[in-house]
Amino acid sequence: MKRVDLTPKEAPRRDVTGPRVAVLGSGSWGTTFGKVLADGGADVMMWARRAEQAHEIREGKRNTQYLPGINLPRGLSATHHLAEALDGATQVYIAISSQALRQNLKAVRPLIGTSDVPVVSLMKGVEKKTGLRMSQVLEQELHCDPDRIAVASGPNLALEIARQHPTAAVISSSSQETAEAVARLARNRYFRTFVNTDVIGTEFGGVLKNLIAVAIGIVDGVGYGENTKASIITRGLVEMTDFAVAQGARPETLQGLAGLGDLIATCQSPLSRNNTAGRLLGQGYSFTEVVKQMDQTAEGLASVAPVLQLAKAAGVQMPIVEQVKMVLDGTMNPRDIAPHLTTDDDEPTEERTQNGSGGSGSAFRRALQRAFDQFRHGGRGAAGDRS
Ligand SMILES: NC(=O)c1ccc[n+]([C@@H]2O[C@H](COP(=O)([O-])OP(=O)(O)OC[C@H]3O[C@@H](n4cnc5c(N)ncnc54)[C@H](O)[C@@H]3O)[C@@H](O)[C@H]2O)c1
Ligand SMILES: O=P(O)(O)OC[C@H](O)CO
Repeated sequence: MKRVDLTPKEAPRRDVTGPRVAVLGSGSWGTTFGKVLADGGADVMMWARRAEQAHEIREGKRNTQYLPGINLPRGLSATHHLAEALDGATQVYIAISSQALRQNLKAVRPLIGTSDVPVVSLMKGVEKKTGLRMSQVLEQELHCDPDRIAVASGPNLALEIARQHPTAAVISSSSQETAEAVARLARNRYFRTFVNTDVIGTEFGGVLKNLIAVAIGIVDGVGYGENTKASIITRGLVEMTDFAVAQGARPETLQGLAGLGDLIATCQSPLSRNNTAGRLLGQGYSFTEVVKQMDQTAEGLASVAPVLQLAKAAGVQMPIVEQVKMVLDGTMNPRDIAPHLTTDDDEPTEERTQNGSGGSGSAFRRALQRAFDQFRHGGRGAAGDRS
């Protein structure tokens, strides 16, 4: 990437010899991921929106607002100048709230131009006004080949990773080469990355588990116990799989780290912001009050409506996510949340645990149709993801 002259410059870090990478966004996940990369040997330059935050990371090796008690490595520095962050970067990672991505990319685009460096989304939301996944927003705004884009996902609660608890994640790109190049840098002794080429499944896994985690939080807030939560997690995974497969994902991706793995972590942990937001709703706070109380990003709150719109268009039923929306809208008492919507005249229904096994399997039929279409079009799906 083109080098730019900027002042003031920080002193060269002579002891860091690894490849230069940029991480845009210095919240809890951006900073943690920067630490992961630096601990793996990379020379990391973070971009922070606020000058004082960049200063604290650069000079104090701390980010007290987002990662209290965590010492950041020497190989990680920060600036609040976007051009300086991107200067010389061989890979670019982005971790800002999903609804702010598009507007920020407008400033990024002229700085990275036509370079072919991989751009990696660390985000787990969909854009509210378009329903697009973050990799799709990247593709649109950076006008770049999807093979250059990767996404990272998995059971990745930032604070645990910042504390160096052993963790696994998936790096996904339509290009195996890009996924591997990113996975090689984004790993260290406590953070292990696997790769796949199912971008749709990997991204939607991260988006959808947030919605189920809000439901679990509601259950916790109301005071229901483990049976309710286990029922919602299990049925939630079926909903996630139905939805993702209907959008073009491979069902097995939802059984992996980016699906089931992340669902377990997010639903179990009080560290999860989505879980926390749900708990407040379950305790009787309104949506507006919850938003006021949250000082970090809970992506699930903004993703509910666009996900339900996509589900409706694809003919997929998502009863748990529907109930989350009703609680958010204030049209359902949190105490009425249940593993599925029931009515008095409901007939007993077969338990369908795998996408396409049992039931009418409309999502499965669409997946087969897509596989057939991909075969006819030489292995590439309509959205450009290779399976
Ligand atoms: N924290 C985690 O454990 C975790 C783990 C995996 C993925 N993620 C995902 O990473 C993304 C970022 O989450 P986070 O945890 O870092 O959130 P956070 O709330 O800790 O930080 C959000 C970051 O986005 C920036 N931001 C917000 N609005 C902005 C705007 N308009 N312009 C520029 N920057 C803006 C903030 O300054 C901050 O740096 C989310 O999509 C989240 O789902 C988070
Ligand atoms: O804190 P949450 O709810 O955004 O979840 C964080 C991560 O996505 C967990 O993998």
